[in-house]
Amino acid sequence: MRFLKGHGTENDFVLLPDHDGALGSPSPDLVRALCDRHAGLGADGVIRVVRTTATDDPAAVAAREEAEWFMDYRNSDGSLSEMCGNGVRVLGRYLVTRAGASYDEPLAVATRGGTKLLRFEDGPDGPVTVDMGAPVVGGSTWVALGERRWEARTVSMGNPHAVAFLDAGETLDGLSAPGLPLSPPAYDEGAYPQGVNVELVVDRGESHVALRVHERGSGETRSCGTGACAVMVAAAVRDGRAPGDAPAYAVDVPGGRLEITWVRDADGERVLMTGPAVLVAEGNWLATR
Ligand SMILES: N[C@@H](CCC[C@H](N)C(=O)O)C(=O)O
Repeated sequence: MRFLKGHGTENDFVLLPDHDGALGSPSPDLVRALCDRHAGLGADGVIRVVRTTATDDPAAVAAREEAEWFMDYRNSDGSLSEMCGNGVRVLGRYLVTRAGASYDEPLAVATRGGTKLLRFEDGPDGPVTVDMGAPVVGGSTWVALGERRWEARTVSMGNPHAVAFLDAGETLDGLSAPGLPLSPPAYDEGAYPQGVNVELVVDRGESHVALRVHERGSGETRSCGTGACAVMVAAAVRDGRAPGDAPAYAVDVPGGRLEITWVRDADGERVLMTGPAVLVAEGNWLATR
């Protein structure tokens, strides 16, 4: 089975090219084996790249008129998610550099969270801007790590996020023992029966924030594109800004930086995220699972 490995701000993925659907949906066992960092390739998630006409996933079927390609995304524990903001840039990089898609016009990619438009800023190898669509800003909730509990803001980017701003004096490094990942945060399970991605945020300056993220289905990762968008929106709301009058925010993640804007124009309200996408390897998966 052919695979590629890539990352966006070090949120890493195994890509399975399955253009005509011959491979079919990877089983949860196969996804866990591919993502295993000791016995497999190691990744935060798996992306099957399939034409919308070659899968019966309802989201792909519904998008056939507007998108040739579907991002079939799974977390490293084998669970499905609606959207992956870093993953869709990496998938776009694959399509324009390895699968003949055009990079001089917007590229539509269908996801379970709606069709996303990708723009390639400086040719096929430059930064990628994704139109992430309109966020849904929800109410107040809470998240906790051990004894520490924060108020948080619910934001949906197609997938669910709970965004908490740390208090003055608290640091991202202080959230775990040195060198260790975040423990799974507690959250309101009644509010998020399917689980939630949790972002913990500090300010770095004017329109500049930094985060650590604990992803549903993958644990702590080095970046989360939808999470960075949710954080930007929550920060803009906190800062008294509305779509269309918010500046671009720099969102630092452990694996790099994403630039995010919340715009409102003739095409409506939406979040634009710009960041890198890198393919690092290609090969054949030999294990039987
Ligand atoms: N890392 C992704 C988000 C992947 C899905 C998430 N874990 C979920 O279950 O919703 C991103 O870059 O957005």
